[in-house]
Amino acid sequence: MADTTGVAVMGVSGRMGRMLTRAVLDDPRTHLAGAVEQSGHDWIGQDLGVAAGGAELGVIVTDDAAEGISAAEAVIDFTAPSATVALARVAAEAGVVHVIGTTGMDDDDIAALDETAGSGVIVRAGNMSLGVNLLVQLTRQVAAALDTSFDIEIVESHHRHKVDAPSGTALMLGDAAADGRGVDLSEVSDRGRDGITGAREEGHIGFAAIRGGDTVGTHDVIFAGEGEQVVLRHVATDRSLFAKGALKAALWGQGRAPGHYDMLDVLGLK
Ligand SMILES: NC(=O)C1=CN([C@@H]2O[C@H](COP(=O)(O)OP(=O)(O)OC[C@H]3O[C@@H](n4cnc5c(N)ncnc54)[C@H](OP(=O)(O)O)[C@@H]3O)[C@@H](O)[C@H]2O)C=CC1
Ligand SMILES: O=C(O)C1=N[C@H](C(=O)O)C[C@H](O)C1
Repeated sequence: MADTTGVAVMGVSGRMGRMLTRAVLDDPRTHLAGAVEQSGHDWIGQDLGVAAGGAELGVIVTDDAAEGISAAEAVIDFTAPSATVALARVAAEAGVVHVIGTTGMDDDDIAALDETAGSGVIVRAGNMSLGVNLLVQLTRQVAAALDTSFDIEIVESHHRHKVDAPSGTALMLGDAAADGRGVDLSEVSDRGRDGITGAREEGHIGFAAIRGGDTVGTHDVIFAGEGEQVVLRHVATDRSLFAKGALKAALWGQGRAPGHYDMLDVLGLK
């Protein structure tokens, strides 16, 4: 046990929380060192394995984040923005690597994480998969190569339960496209078109979100020109992909200097 890295899971009953628990248990380099859920959840105080309908795991679910990560070297957190910002401070104080998959964060949330990263190790990405992070780099390259006669549109599809739009991945791709063009996304972003919008403005980057069924996550970056289109696409077919990426980040973060890292750092794609 002592030779493996202790990983705690935040939001342990969630779609990703369950995937993460499985990934930690299945990986010979890690062991499950804590399980956290939000106050009032009926799993609190129960053994995680039993609460999830299986065999005992010897880890009790707690709503006290400091207690839940006290035996861990990393905590993986796919929850909600306010929970993630609060956990960042607790993890930095405890010297625990904080891997963040949570999306839907606003500028204030990111600024709070940047501040915390002065004293703790944070690895954060709106998508933990190798394929999407490669797509980010390809998007930057294509955007730099094509001029603004090619309209950039980002279309994402997710399951019916997703609460934020555009997805974290779509925003990563939008940032990369803007970066490739040497502009700031916030100045060229078109979100939520509805009604008489007027014609599309040259140089803008558009976003569209589809929600339905059990779609894991599909992202298209469309470069639409006159008479031709370039389309870059990533399709996620299994959510365990994100859990494996997060585990890679948790291991990569061990012994790193304090800072706010992303999956491009982890995957060596920068
Ligand atoms: N970066 C990536 O690669 C990926 C990111 N995501 C992102 O991860 C997040 C979670 O997604 P998903 O698992 O589908 O969502 P779920 O709603 O299934 O899970 C979220 C979990 O977090 C719990 N939670 C909420 N607040 C707190 C808190 N204060 N303390 C502890 N636990 C809390 C929820 O509890 P309760 O049920 O009681 O509300 C729930 O169990 C989303 O932001 C999603 O976009 C998802 C997949 C991949
Ligand atoms: O909520 C999800 O499910 C996903 N969220 C992430 C996002 O917002 O991009 C990553 C992935 O697409 C699945």
